Formats: sequence, C-alpha cells, structure tokens
Amino acid sequence: MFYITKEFTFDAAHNLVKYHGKCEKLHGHTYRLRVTVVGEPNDEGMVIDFLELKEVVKENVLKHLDHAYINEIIEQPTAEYIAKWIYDRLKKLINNERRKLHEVVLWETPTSFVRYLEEK
Ligand SMILES: Nc1nc2c(c(=O)[nH]1)N=C([C@H](O)[C@H](O)COP(=O)(O)OP(=O)(O)OP(=O)(O)O)CN2
Ligand SMILES: [Zn+2]
Repeated sequence: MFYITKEFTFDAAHNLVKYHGKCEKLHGHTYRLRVTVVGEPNDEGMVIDFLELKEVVKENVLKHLDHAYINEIIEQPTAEYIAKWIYDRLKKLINNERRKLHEVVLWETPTSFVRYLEEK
C-alpha cells in the first residue's frame, strides 16, 4: 500500500456557539489541511495524481471554506467537525476500487490539530 499526501492552507472565521470561553467570540485561523489517500498505483504508477488531488480539494473544500464564515456551513465548527465535513465530501470523490481516502488532518493553530479517519 502507498500513502499519498498533499497539504493546503486556508483562512477562515468562526465562533464556537456551544462553547463557553474566548472561542465563542468571532475569530479566525489560518487552517492547515493534510489529505492522505491510500491505495495501489494505476498504469501510470500513481495512486492518485497530485494534480487531481489538488483540484478535488480546491473545488470541493477550499472553494467553500477559504475566506468563509464557517458557521454558515457547519453549525458548531470545531476542528473535529470541520475535519469530518471535509472527509465526508472528499471520500465520495476519491474512493474507488483501487484507492481510498485514508485520513484528513486539520490544524487550527500551529500546535493544535485533529486527525479524522474511518475505522475499518
Ligand atoms: N477540541 C477542540 N478544542 C478547541 C477547539 C476545537 O476546535 N476543538 N477550538 C478552539 C478555538 O476555536 C481555537 O482553536 C483556540 O485557538 P487559540 O486560542 O488561538 O489557541 P491557542 O492560543 O491555545 O493556540 P496556540 O497554538 O497554543 O497558541 C478551542 N478549543
Ligand atoms: Zn477557533
């Protein structure tokens, strides 16, 4: 098995409406996103073309979240729920008989991140 990874960043605002503390106020982050696909190479020797992975993430994730107010998309936009939202969108587009979305890792700050993957 091969694990193919690409990283992205996006800037967005949110406030945690079900949280009591400073993060219930409107604020922003430069999020870092890491998407990993697992599988076997095709005839071209690629599990997934890095260019294809970039386009899929740009069109289906970054177009919606970059410079957005994430609460308009996800009710309680914790790093956990943002990572799951990203995973659920991407898995439908990436998974086939040869490859599978393995994991989404989302950093909310340089020192705080969540990993989301589905148990087998
Ligand atoms: N489990 C979670 N805990 C917290 C989340 C979350 O999404 N999941 N989110 C927040 C705040 O939205 C935000 O991440 C806190 O950011 P900030 O105050 O900037 O964090 P720090 O200053 O502690 O970050 P450092 O990198 O350590 O400076 C809170 N909790
Ligand atoms: Zn925050």
